[in-house]
Amino acid sequence: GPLTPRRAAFDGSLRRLRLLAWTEPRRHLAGYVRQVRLVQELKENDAKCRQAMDSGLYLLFHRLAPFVQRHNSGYRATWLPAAEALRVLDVGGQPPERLHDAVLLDCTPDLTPRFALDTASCANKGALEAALDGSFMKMRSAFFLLSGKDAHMLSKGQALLRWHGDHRFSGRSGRLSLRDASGSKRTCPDTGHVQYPQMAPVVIVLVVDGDRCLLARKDIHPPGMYSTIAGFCDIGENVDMAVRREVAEEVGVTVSSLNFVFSQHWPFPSSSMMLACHAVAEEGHTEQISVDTTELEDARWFSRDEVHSAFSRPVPPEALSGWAVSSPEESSQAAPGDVPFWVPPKWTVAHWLIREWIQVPKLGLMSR
Ligand SMILES: NC(=O)C1=CN([C@@H]2O[C@H](COP(=O)(O)OP(=O)(O)OC[C@H]3O[C@@H](n4cnc5c(N)ncnc54)[C@H](OP(=O)(O)O)[C@@H]3O)[C@@H](O)[C@H]2O)C=CC1
Ligand SMILES: [Mg+2]
Repeated sequence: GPLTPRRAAFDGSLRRLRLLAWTEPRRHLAGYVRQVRLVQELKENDAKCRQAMDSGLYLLFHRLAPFVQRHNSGYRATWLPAAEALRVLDVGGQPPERLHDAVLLDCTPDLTPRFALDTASCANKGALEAALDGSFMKMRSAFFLLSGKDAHMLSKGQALLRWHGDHRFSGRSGRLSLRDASGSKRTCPDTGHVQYPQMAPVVIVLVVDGDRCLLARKDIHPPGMYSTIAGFCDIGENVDMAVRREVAEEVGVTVSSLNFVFSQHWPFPSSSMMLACHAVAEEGHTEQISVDTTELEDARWFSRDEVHSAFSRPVPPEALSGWAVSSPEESSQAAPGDVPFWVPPKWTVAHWLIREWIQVPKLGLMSR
């Protein structure tokens, strides 16, 4: 039968989002309105946007790898003033006009516009790193080593820079399209057709059955890590339909009750909007999991106690580097049973879906 959407937990969702630090802390409304209106103006006014670039702050990338610096025991993303970004371009042998290749990200509470700039045109990456006293790190590694707020802005910057790199030509005429100053759209010079940066909607779902939940792993995951079921929405689907289809496709289970929990922008593989839900397995459909082995290596039910103890164990050290792999060949070859079960790291929406279920026992009792 059709799914019964449950009350969306908006208040809870905002609270969790703040915990996740994906969003800036809530500010005085008037200040926030000024901020978003300025960004809107810079998107619409090319001359004003270029002018803003001369006094803005910059996140640098090199071939989509974000620039990071060591900070305490970890790393942090660094916002460079425009003068410093110009110096880097100079070190890389590039003219100052290259600064205008940047894309607009947002503006700070004191109304300083912030941008992301890819220095790919500078061939000598090493010279840039030496001049800046830091390094350009693979996004997958950076994403798990930085603070949540930094990770979100890097994710946004990379997504926007990647989109421009992947959409240089008009789909209508095949001609090179022209970007606006802020990088918020591209226009075909022949047809006037406008393209905007896109995100792919992805559903991600923790399926529960009373006191146990269904988790799965892929062969590219680091050993021992089990995560929630996820999949791209098909065109024309709503969230309920996509959740129901993905769970049926990947593990052969049908779900009958759905609760949207929160969302997250996710930079891999390009730019996804993760729509995170809890769902309840339909009665009589919980015993035989039939795993789609083209997509998953394994899937199984975990008791609340098992999941609880996974949260209290430290993440295995190989785990974070494990997330940095890009192909099954690169990943560790350890058998799934060799490493104790653990859950995805805290910057993932999967982590928060599982944590939420552990912390809110009544979720396991949602009506079928
Ligand atoms: N933040 C988090 O906590 C988590 C995030 N995720 C993310 O969720 C996303 C989806 O999960 P995944 O299981 O891989 O998805 P799916 O179950 O939909 O399967 C992946 C397949 O979908 C196809 N595909 C790739 N891109 C698109 C697209 N834009 N639109 C439609 N189909 C596409 C590809 O097939 P083909 O190659 O045959 O074309 C790909 O192999 C991944 O990007 C993953 O990184 C997943 C788990 C946790
Ligand atoms: Mg999937």
